[in-house]
Amino acid sequence: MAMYGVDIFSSLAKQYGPIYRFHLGRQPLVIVADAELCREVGMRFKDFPCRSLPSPITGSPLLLKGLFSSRGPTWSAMRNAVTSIYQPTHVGTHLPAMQTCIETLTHYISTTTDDVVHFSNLFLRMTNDVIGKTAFGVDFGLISTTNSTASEEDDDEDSRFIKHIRSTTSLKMDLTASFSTILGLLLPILQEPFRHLLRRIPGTADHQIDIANATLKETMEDIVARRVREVADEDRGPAKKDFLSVILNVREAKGGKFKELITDDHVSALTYEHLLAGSTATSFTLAAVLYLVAKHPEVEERLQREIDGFGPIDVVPTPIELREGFPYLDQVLKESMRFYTSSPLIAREADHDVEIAGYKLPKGTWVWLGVSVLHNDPKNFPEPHLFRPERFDPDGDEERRRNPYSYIPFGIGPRECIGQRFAIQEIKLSLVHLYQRFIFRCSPEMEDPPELEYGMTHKFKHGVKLQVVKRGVKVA
Ligand code: HEM
Repeated sequence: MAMYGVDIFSSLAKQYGPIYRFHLGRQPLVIVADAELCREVGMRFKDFPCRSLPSPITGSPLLLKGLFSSRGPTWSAMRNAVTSIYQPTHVGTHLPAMQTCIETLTHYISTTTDDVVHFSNLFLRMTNDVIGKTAFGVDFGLISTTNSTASEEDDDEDSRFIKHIRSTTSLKMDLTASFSTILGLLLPILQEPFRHLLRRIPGTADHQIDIANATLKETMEDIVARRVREVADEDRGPAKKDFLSVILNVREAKGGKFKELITDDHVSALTYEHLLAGSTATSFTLAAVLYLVAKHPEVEERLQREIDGFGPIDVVPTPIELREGFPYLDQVLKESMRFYTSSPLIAREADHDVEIAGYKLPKGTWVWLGVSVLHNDPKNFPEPHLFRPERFDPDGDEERRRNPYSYIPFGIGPRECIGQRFAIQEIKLSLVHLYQRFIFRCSPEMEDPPELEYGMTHKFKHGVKLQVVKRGVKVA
């Protein structure tokens, strides 16, 4: 797999062992590449280093990270409130909205005249639509307005929205990133003055991000304003329980204690960041599964047998059936997230002086967990370069022998992903629906293996482009 950021960490890990310390400018940084050490850091550290990533809405560090941070007075209230809406019982209530979006996507695939379907693009639209409906009560309609698989180049409102998501997640850790972002990593004090200067200079990444931010800020502000009005109206009726309502309720709760801390700008920024968190990794994972299964006929055959055995194609699985009724699909999904890990690096920051593996880390040290290094460690995943879903068979030796902390696609500890149940439900629902109706083949346009690009998360540099073959309608 071509993973340049991760390759560097893998070779550092090989050379220096499971813990490697150095300085990035004046910033102490430690890279950890061992399951037990990752568990220790993940469980003990609550903070993220977030200085270098400006929020598109406020220009300040990403707020989701900041607001959930143990240093902010709102941490427990905010994260606990948001976590409550992603519990299994509540996640199940989102299934109909997810189903509507996957049906719209299926309609598009069935009727398109294009020979090749750009699935990375389509899934990004679909996952944004799902978050819009379930977290903000808004229908972005990104899937229903898709008119071409090549729409990346279109400049309509919708694709600008999608382009923004793409450009934000492409804040690269190389020299093509916005200069002020790179500077923020090395000399945080100079970041803001430079950003102010660069955003006025056409052609710079800072300038382009600035233009896109203006449109996006407006969209997010509209969503928040509408929801604020609806939440006020709900005083007279049953309260909605979606992400935005929960945030607004925390702000209003307890005699308005949080009102000054959580400004409208903060809410808009949180809204946008939630959109990013909920859409990019999910769409990347969906595209990864389609590609990997298309490349492995024996996996495709077994998966289709399991899905066909579920029943007639017009019966939508319930949340419980999705959780318990597709054991092989579970294995395929886990192996796909190991093979193509969406977040190959998880970042933490020491909020006090700590000792890890005998090393004293001063307060403020950044600690990066090398997740992809763990996921490719032959000790826990023999022949890691092979796509082999059976390695996750709960009755298999490999699964039983494995260190449980060697596989952490959703992170670990008090800051692990809050949306993992939601994501797994959405992904499994989509895959059952798609494999009931289609098989997928790699198009000649697609490189093999696909090139990965590492920004805030992994993405397929040129997208996953597949040919779609309709299956005969089966009567079970
Ligand atoms: C396959 C899909 C997904 C993957 C692989 C994924 C992965 C991750 C990872 C690795 C983290 C960082 C965890 C850590 O630092 O330990 C994270 C954080 C987060 N994820 Fe996800 N995620 C996915 C889907 C979602 C969805 C659908 C949502 C929302 C509906 C979501 C919301 C969040 C939020 C809000 C955070 C920040 C938590 C915090 O700062 O405390 N994610 N995710």
